[in-house]
Amino acid sequence: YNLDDAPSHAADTTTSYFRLMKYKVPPAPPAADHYAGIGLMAHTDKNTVTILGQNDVQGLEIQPKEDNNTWVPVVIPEGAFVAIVGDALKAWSNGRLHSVRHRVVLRGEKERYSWGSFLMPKDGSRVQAPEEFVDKDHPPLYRGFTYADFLSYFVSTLKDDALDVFAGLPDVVDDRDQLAVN
Ligand SMILES: O=C(O)CCC(=O)C(=O)O
Ligand SMILES: [Fe+2]
Repeated sequence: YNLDDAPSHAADTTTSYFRLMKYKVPPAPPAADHYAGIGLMAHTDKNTVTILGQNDVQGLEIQPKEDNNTWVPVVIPEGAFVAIVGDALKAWSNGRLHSVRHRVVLRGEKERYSWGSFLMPKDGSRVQAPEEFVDKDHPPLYRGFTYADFLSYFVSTLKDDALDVFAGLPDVVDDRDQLAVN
């Protein structure tokens, strides 16, 4: 995208935290109740990028764009990691990068451990698509916002579509309404 100074800008404005997660084995018999195997409910990450690794127990699933009935397992090879785009990066890229909905489902007999490095904009940084990402084929989707404000909005509402409601420009909000009606 010809954003020469983007990497150094990102380094100046990004912070991260690291989290280790433990998922218990679902009660036996596995998946007796519909939710028994859900380790982590469906969500999009709110930050910019999440880098995930795990032990040898799979469980991550993603939802194809615009298909909220299908879940596709993500098989992470041993020693590999997965990068997940979050809502802040989706907004910054003017929707060119998609923040995929994902969840964790446990099916086996073994505990799952995962670790994640959660990259996010530093306190007070603004999330605003650079003009290189906006043109007549890519009209602006989100207003600029302060990441901390978006996060507070999300934490106070826990809305699944927090980004669209909080920062979506009218076209995005109209599309959302239409989807809800259809
Ligand atoms: O444990 C995983 O694989 C996913 C964790 C996750 O999606 C999250 O913490 O946001
Ligand atoms: Fe996540």
